[in-house]
Amino acid sequence: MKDEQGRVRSWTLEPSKARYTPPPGAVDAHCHVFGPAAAFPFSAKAKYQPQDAGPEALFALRDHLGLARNVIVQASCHGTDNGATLNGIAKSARRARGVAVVDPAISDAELDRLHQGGIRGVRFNFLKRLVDDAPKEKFLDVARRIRRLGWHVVVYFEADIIDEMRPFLAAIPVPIVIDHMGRPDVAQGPDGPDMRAFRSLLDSRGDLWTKVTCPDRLDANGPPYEDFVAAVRPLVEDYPDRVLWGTDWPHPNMESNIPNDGALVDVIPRIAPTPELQRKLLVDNPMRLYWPEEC
Ligand SMILES: O=C(O)/C=C(\CC(=O)C(=O)O)C(=O)O
Repeated sequence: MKDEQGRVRSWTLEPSKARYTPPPGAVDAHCHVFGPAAAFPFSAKAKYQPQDAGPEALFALRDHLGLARNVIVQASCHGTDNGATLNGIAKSARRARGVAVVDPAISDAELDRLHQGGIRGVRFNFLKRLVDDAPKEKFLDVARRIRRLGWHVVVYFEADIIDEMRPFLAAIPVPIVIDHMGRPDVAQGPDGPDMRAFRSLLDSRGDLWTKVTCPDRLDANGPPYEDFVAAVRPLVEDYPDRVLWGTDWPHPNMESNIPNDGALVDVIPRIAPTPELQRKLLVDNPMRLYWPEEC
């Protein structure tokens, strides 16, 4: 959905109410804000130009879906200027924290400023359609430098480069969160090659977590996302303490296949079928990573 300036809307303005009620304190651990661009312009290197999706809209969605908190992940369209993400956190009344994208040359003083602003991790994005380069040695240096802050790294890559990623991931000295399970082909099922490869990554270190997110991106058949549920539910059952969930709102680059956020919430009890699994996925796990002082 493009406006007259060619800026794209990739989210629905009328998400349904979910049938599923999340437990009190549930965290949307993967979402973004776009702008508002008048205050927080997009990067000159941005690969997409979205319409504004600011914190007010994010928090209205949070309340509509029965969620309590957000983890705002810096989107590539804002480059390494984390102003929009920090603005979202600042407006959240302590109900949001964030993950930044940083220039590897960032100073320690600037990292401290991000920590004060509620940032608790750094994202390394390896998707060629989103970023021009992903310098592994420089990323490793950043990972070493954020250790003193108690942060983790969030890594985004697709299933075809998982083997290339293994030595890099093994060298990271802080906890790791993999976005969207490294984007497996869920049509292969829970025991297909992509899920097997991803499980071997989870088994390679106990502090590697993942987000069981984005049925809309991963399941070509769309709602009710049967393939996604079949492939992901065993992962949630086998790694219950290392999984996170999020909406991925405002669904960057999904303009031709905009998901209904209420339907995404209704996937939760199908991948986490017991109240205990749901509490870990939505509350205990994200709180340990993002609000450890409250645990
Ligand atoms: O955020 C996501 O889940 C996915 C994205 C966008 C993104 O990561 C970014 O812009 O930084 C994608 O696959 O286009």
